[in-house]
Amino acid sequence: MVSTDEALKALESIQDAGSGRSLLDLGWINQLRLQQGRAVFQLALPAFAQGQRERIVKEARELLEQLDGIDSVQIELGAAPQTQAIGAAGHGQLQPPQAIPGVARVIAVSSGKGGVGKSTVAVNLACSLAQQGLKVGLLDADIYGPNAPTMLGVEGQTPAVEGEGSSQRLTPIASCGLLMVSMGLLINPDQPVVWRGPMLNGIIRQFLYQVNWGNLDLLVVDLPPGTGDAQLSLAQAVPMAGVVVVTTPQKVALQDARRGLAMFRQMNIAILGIVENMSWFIPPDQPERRYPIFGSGGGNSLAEEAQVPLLAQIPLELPVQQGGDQGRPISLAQPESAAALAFANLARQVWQQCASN
Ligand SMILES: Nc1ncnc2c1ncn2[C@@H]1O[C@H](COP(=O)(O)OP(=O)(O)OP(=O)(O)O)[C@@H](O)[C@H]1O
Repeated sequence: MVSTDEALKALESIQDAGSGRSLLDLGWINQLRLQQGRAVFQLALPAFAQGQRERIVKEARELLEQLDGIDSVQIELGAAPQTQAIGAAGHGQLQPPQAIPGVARVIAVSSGKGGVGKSTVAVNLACSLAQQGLKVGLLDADIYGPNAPTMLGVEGQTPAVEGEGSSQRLTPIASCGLLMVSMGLLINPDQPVVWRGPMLNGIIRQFLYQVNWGNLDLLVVDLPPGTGDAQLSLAQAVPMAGVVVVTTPQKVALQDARRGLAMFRQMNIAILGIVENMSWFIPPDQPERRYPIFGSGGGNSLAEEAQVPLLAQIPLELPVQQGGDQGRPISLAQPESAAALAFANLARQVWQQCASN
């Protein structure tokens, strides 16, 4: 018959997917005891790790049931009261949107389609707002392509966790004049993308409320592309000052953007306006030339049709992409470039609208 110490040792290999640390070291597995062929322990996951519960339970069962004398495993839930309240709403029971203490306004950046430059817009918008003197946070909730850590040069950094057990809170990472938290800093990059959707729905609220954002004028949320559960979860969780919809001038992108606009309208979320990205190509050696390689006029006609402002047309410029890849957004790296000036103008309009609401 195995001893309690041996059973604990068996559980040592279960790790938090984000930090790679053992759950025993993190104090998430507690009070293991053996009772007549049954192993019982308490699993107390912090809010941001709730999405890992299923995998952890499975691993723990498999590890313990292999041991001599253990026929069954009973797992007691050690969830935080706050986590339970928030989690309950995450599973379909609506509760009224709840402001984030210290965060004055939340806006989202959304796109109907992937690859149109939504994250580039979210990151540069956030940087420009910060450059204009505002306290800004960026929540990268794009679980399918969490690019903000790369774009802000903080790839590989893990947000510190403060507090114990149920009151654990993430400390956002400071970079480029703003505070940021990204799914990309917490998920295992090797994890199959199909597992991430269900994870996101359960934890988006925790990302909003269980991060030490401090006092922010504005929290910018980079949503996953499309019209899925993430948008719904966010809209139901927090009162939103509005959403910026990013598109390219291409017909296919515009069609998807139209669907996104309709969804936000249905959810009664204010549409701050449309950003047309990659409006024209500016060759590096001919900064005065404009080549509308994805067509032209699309953003404008969509804005007219939806009766919302066309907030910006961002040129396709090599330095935008280079800034993203090198962790120094163009708004900071080349503030006088055409794209950076367009982002700065976008930031002014967004703030004007938010501040007047
Ligand atoms: N205006 C631009 N000029 C040059 N490159 C750009 C521009 N906008 C975006 N890019 C580049 O296009 C690529 C896709 O951009 P980004 O990751 O922002 O798109 P996305 O819509 O967030 O994609 P996904 O939703 O799939 O994550 C990146 O390499 C980015 O650097």
